[in-house]
Amino acid sequence: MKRLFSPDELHFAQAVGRISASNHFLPERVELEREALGSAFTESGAAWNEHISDDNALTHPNIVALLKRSETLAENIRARWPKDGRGITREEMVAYINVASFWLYHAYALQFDALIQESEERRHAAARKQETSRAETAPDNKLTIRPNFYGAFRNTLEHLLRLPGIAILDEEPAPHLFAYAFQLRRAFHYIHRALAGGSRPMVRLRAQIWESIFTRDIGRYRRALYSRMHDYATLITGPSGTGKELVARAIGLSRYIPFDARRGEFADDYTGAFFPLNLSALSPTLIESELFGHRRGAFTGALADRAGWLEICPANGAVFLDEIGDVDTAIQVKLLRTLQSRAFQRLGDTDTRTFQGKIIAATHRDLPAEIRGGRFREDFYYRLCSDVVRTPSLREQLDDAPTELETLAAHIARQLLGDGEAPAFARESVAWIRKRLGAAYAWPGNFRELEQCMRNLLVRGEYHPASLHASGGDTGDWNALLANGSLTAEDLLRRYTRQVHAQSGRNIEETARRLDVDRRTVKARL
Ligand SMILES: Nc1ncnc2c1ncn2[C@@H]1O[C@H](COP(=O)(O)OP(=O)(O)OP(=O)(O)O)[C@@H](O)[C@H]1O
Repeated sequence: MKRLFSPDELHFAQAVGRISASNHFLPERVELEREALGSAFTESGAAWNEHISDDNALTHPNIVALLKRSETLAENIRARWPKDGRGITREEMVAYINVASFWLYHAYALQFDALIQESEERRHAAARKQETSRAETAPDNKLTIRPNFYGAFRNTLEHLLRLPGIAILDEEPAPHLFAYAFQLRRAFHYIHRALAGGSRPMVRLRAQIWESIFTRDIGRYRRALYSRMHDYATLITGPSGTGKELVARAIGLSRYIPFDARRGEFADDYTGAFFPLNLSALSPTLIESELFGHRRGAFTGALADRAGWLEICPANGAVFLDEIGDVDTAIQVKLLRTLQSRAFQRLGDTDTRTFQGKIIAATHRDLPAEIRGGRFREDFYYRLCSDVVRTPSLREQLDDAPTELETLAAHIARQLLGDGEAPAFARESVAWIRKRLGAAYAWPGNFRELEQCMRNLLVRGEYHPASLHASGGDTGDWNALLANGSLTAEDLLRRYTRQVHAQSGRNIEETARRLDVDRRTVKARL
């Protein structure tokens, strides 16, 4: 019998399948594109940077070429498809499904992008309006789509995949594939847009984020794991100012959200389903109240019943516990229980409630060392660390690729000044940094410090780092720093607090006592 695919076509379709199954943020992805396109592949730039440095990856020549070939091939195979569906091998069937879904996904990508944009705009508008306190129950937070969007998607899907012998639409119905396509698009958007930098450590970070969302095996994820990922807490570690919150957002905003075809809406507007809480900025009672909620009268100031984030967060949402390494062990115990049984109570209440979402936690602390020092519970750590993502320091990035300074400065300059003025200011800033701080400067405050440095340069034309030595940390020569008058009063207080903290066995209470301030002030200065 005549085969459905020519050898060349089969090779192309299988390579496209490998592209879809790959981690899109790893260099291998580009190698797979090369394999699929052969001589039609366009070389441009560093392999691992190609897609992520492109403002709109959909117009990249390799993607355009892949899409054109996929569309033509899918239509040709469809035309050749036997009426009774007999005689097609499993290999051919899988190859056809791969090439057809690759084309389908990209054909609707721009409409999904528009939906992301709309949702973002709605969130900003709502945030402006609602600067006040939050609602007591989850707000009606659905994401409705334009009526003909899903219909058109489903029709194309049916046209391509409802063929004799193919059962994928029975196993994975159209609303699920629609929800999955939207999730893919969001993951691209938030991983690609939010995080600047193309050094190998940053490439690894993006690939790790992708894996946190879709796991190592995206096919298995799409078939089975998509509805179970809330059981996997994610722990983000890395030095201060390295974008841990951006990573948490990318993971939290890229969760799978079921689509209800009858109502034409997603179960949640994902932008309203991410709940960040900075644990180092709040007292233990406030942390508990924010997380678990409280009953009226549970503590002074609890004037009315209130739901906490764990209660409000929907199944497809995420609660982000920033600075988890700073939280009291009593709260660690409560959180551990919530993670294990998903049950918790509001403060002062006996009713048991259920947490349905995902926990993402972050810390700049070395948690194993905190465990050894008795400040962090081991059982809690093991519950948190099923998925660990590490953000690289700015120094690590610059050591890998010194020209990253230009890339990151350009990113910050665009944020500070818009496109027009940005290139010139980025060049000025890089020149100033190289001359005055030196290429080996440690950047102890990481990306945040680079941002700060450029803001200072923009306003004052100069920047005085808090630590004027290349090694970072607090080992600098106090006398020299004091003598040349380069520390601000705030720098001085912070450095002194850190010194006393180190001398007090890193005990916050003891530091507060010696400095005669309260523990929150100590935490803030640390
Ligand atoms: N790779 C990056 N690309 C773009 N912006 C970044 C990047 N890394 C950090 N930033 C920016 O740096 C600042 C600090 O980032 P963020 O608050 O996420 O850091 P963090 O690691 O959570 O710090 P901390 O441990 O102090 O909470 C933010 O303004 C963030 O937007």
